[in-house]
Amino acid sequence: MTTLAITDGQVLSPELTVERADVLIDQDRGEVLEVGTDLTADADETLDASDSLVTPGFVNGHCHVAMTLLRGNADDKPLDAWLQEDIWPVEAELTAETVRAGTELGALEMIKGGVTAFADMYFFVPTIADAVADAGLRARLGHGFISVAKDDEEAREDAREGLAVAEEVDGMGDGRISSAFMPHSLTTVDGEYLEEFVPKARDIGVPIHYHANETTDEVTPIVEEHGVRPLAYAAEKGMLEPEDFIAHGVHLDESEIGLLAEAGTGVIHCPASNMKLASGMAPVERMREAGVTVGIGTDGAASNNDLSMLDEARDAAMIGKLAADDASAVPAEAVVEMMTQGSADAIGLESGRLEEGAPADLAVIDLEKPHLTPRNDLVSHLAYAAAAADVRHTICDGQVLMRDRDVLTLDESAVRERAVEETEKLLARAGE
Ligand SMILES: CSC[C@H]1O[C@@H](n2cnc3c(O)ncnc32)[C@H](O)[C@@H]1O
Ligand SMILES: [Zn+2]
Repeated sequence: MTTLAITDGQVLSPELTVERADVLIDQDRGEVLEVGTDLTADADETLDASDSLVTPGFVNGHCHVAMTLLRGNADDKPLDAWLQEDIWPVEAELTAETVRAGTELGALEMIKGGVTAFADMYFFVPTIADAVADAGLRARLGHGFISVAKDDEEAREDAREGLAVAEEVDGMGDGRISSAFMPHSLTTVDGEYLEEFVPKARDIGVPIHYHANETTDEVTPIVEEHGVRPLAYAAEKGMLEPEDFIAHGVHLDESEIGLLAEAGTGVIHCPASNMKLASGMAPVERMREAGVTVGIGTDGAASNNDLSMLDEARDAAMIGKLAADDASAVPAEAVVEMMTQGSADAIGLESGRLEEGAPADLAVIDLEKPHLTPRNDLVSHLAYAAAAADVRHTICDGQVLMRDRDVLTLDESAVRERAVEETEKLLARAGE
């Protein structure tokens, strides 16, 4: 057994209290052995966390990681126009090389921001899985499939790819990679394909993840065509199980919040994307009051425009208060819970808690910063004041991915260079 002690930090417990402690991890098993005092004597190696806050690694519950290459390419439009006029024409020109470059760039950004796990829906998923495995992150990955604007055979082929990919990547990266079946949304995949392929996903034992109730344009057609709210429709199609999780959940009525709570289906709240695309304000306080598992995600970097979970936490608190018209809604404790345990629970990972037996997924945040001074309340600082650039070390599955801001699993300048080259090639292919 090889052990690492993260020493002298202020450690955030699952109950969101903070105490001075060391964290001893088993690097071979990727597990936390103990949180306590004076654990350095038992360790093969140490990592300094003095003047730092040691937290569970952040869990980005919904992302399209390779979209980092499209950051700043198309801004300031609502969802439908943004996808149809700008994003989808460029995505039609993606190759495995483009997606690898975008994934490495996104992985680099997430490691630098203390993210240790994420859920991702995109194309060329085996390539994403390879890149994630090499970067050392944990992820739940799936192929986003769409049936609209395709003939029946093309749609079926896309759905079959979704299933095949879910089987192929599951367990990669020494078990850090898991998968899901990912229909893009309830309006971009026709009901007949959901009816046929969701049971097949159950047969292979993977959860279902999809965009739902993101804009009113995704609600109205379902109500008009099927006479029920989108999540009642999703339940009819067998897509509201405890292991499933939806992205967004902005336009939910009370009956749908009740369905989510009853089913145990998680919701990944994406506040920055919802604000940027003017999609609306998710009822986060109401969902939490009803007992819905709520996590936080960045969505893709083209609608955010970064992959910082610390930015996202602050956004979630701010918009949560506005949505509830109540300054006490979505307090600091709630967002810290959502960006760690909430996201992990929603996407079906054991991460998100720093305690004995938990996966050794950690972020260490440097507190010696003007904007984190004085240290009145470290949970408040995490929710409202800390930034990605404050993260000192990132550890996933017991492996140190970043030490003193030096990312060890990726060559930062090479990744940035390849991202620029691949973006130029992509945009040229797309005629931009
Ligand atoms: C079919 S793979 C995933 C697909 O989703 C697109 N996408 C990015 N952001 C959003 C969003 O906020 N709502 C819906 N779809 C989104 C992405 O560009 C891919 O095409
Ligand atoms: Zn999305």
